[in-house]
Amino acid sequence: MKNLKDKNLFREAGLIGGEWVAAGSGRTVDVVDPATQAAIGAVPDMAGPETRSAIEAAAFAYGDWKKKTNAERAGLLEAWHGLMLAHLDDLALILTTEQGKPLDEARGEIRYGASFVKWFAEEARRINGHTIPSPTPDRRIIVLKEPVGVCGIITPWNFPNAMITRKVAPALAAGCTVVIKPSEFTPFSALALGVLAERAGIPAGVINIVTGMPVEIGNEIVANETVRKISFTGSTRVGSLLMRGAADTVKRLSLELGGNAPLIVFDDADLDLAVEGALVSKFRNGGQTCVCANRILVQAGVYEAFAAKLSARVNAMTVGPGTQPGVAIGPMINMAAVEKINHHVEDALAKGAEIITEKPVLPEGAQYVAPLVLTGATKDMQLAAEETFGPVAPLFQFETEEEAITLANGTPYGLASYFYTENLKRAWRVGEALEFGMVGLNTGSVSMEVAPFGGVKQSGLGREGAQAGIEEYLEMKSFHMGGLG
Ligand SMILES: NC(=O)c1ccc[n+]([C@@H]2O[C@H](COP(=O)([O-])OP(=O)(O)OC[C@H]3O[C@@H](n4cnc5c(N)ncnc54)[C@H](O)[C@@H]3O)[C@@H](O)[C@H]2O)c1
Ligand SMILES: O=C[C@H](O)CS(=O)(=O)O
Repeated sequence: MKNLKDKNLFREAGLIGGEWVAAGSGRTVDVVDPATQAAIGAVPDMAGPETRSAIEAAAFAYGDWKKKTNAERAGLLEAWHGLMLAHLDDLALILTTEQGKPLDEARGEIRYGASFVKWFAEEARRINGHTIPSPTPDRRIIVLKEPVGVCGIITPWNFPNAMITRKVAPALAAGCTVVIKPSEFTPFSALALGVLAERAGIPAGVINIVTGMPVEIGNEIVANETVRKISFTGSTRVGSLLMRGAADTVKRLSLELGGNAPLIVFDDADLDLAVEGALVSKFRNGGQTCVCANRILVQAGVYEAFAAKLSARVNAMTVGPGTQPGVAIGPMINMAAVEKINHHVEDALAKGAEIITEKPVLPEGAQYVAPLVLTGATKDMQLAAEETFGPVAPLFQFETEEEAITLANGTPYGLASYFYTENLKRAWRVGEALEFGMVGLNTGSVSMEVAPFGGVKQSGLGREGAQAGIEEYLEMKSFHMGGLG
């Protein structure tokens, strides 16, 4: 990859037991720049045998890693964190080249990703067990916290750095070792993290990275008895497939799945703040985030004013390659994404919605999509039921608070939700009525390392980040000492 200050960060090999390796079959998978559709490199197309080797390497490394003191593990994570920040520009460039998001956003993702490593380095020092008062005088009971073991980490393309660190940092802090399967669309960000982990002194086999097409790698991670936990971020379809598969060996699971976030704007909202929140929530990463506002519900009294303010801001957005300064919306990840977005828009238009934004000049390249505001959205449209995962902002109109809550909760998903009001009583009523793992009041952003991140209903199981995030990688052991009378 051209223009990297440190060219060694770009690796076209998997990482197993401290060795950078090709696939046994010699097969590779091309990785494409979504801005140009040109290949930027290729990674090994690994399968079952390489995944088994990676699991064995992780199991071997686990023996020593779990015995390190928590402070030693914390120190190694701190060193990894420092290297991520020292190589921020290169990591961001790799990320933008394979994923497409604007370079400024990619830099933000590297900082965000690194924040989990710092946070869990700190949490490693606070893995405290506890004591239980004994029911009899001759016994003492303590509860020990122990690592789960070898973890399979499966991550998506939309945040190729942070979705890995949000899992790997707590896993390593807890004393687990990992086998990472990054998205086949964005493996280079994961491999660069592997290079920096090596440089930080994290021992061979603690982090293994298996690249390639998902099914055979996934099947091995799911079936292999040595893997004691799977942490997955991605679609609900694949998440439920993994959940079914993991049942056979009764693995622990963390699932961060799809969302269908509502963003509700009440008549009593600060409209400028609501527009800012909608822009952040809807258009970050070109609308390709699991927490992005998929349905913007606006109360009748401010509907026209909100639509006008939002569309003025959207009209000012520039679409282009993520490496071009000033670009707000980069290319979509692939043609399937573009087709889904177009299909949602066509379906909405056929059912009575209207585009109120201007048609922007799109650069050459098949994967660019115009950011849009649609008025007249209704719940029978496909974009109301499924994640559009693109820069399309559909505005639904409602009359009453009850109607807004019913609309907002009318989805099998329950990841993020947002609402705007200046009324304190309404703030509590609505905040408590929303059936989502995360609620933002007067903010369009809920993602940060200090707060629990995760969903309810079909948006998943477990929480990442915060103090809760490390518990996902720990088992409790009740240790009873008898005969003390
Ligand atoms: N809740 C969250 O925190 C969160 C965060 C980011 C993305 N997401 C969701 O992820 C989706 C977008 O990401 P995606 O398109 O990469 O999702 P995806 O489910 O297609 O893929 C996610 C990962 O699973 C792998 N995979 C696919 N089939 C597999 C199989 N049979 N066995 C094992 N692994 C398999 C993929 O290669 C990839 O690494 C959206 O639905 C989005 O909402 C959720
Ligand atoms: O795509 C959803 C992610 O979890 C991204 S973020 O954590 O909100 O940045």
